[in-house]
Amino acid sequence: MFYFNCLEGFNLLLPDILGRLFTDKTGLQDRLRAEARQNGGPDLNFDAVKQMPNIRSLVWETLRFKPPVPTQYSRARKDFRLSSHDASYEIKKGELLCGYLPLVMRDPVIFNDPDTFQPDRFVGEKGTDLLKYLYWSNGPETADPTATNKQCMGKDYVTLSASMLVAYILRRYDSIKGDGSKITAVEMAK
Ligand code: HEM
Repeated sequence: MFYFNCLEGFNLLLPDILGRLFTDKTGLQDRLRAEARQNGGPDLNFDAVKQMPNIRSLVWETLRFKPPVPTQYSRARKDFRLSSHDASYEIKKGELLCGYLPLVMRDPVIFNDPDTFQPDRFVGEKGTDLLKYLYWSNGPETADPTATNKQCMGKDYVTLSASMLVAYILRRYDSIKGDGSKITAVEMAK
């Protein structure tokens, strides 16, 4: 599972992010390129991309829109009550539970216009507040993995590495055309 999610997770996530970036017709590439070149200083590293809120939001929105690992299973360790906005269930110890992230990540009570891809959804104070509902890693984006919560241990590396790749490409090229599977034209930065 460790190897599968690391490799396959990135295998699914990166083409999705790049596809969004390369096929966008709203000027997203130019906006993010300006951010990548103006923010973060000369060296690209995790601290530098933390100063690029729009690039980070693109990565988070891609994870929300299509979580690379959509289904998770677990057995209840104790009896407990599981509640949603409008229902509540008694869960017994030992019962098998399945979480289906694409449903959770399109919850209209939480996410405005959930079926629309909004690359700047997680920007600003309101956007950052939404991160507590972003569950691509088997737990909220705002929580840390522990020995008992089964949350993805690579979660911060995943979003920061993906942001770094996007920033690197945008610093290097003035224009990129293509889709998630191939690049058809590039213009080097002058
Ligand atoms: C896009 C890439 C990735 C995605 C989408 C992803 C997603 C996930 C998900 C959903 C789980 C929970 C699985 C379950 O309980 O059924 C998980 C667990 C885990 N992930 Fe990731 N992951 C990714 C990359 C990584 C990387 C790069 C690492 C390590 C550097 C990593 C390390 C782990 C470990 C160790 C667990 C098991 C945690 C536990 O059971 O206690 N993952 N990942």
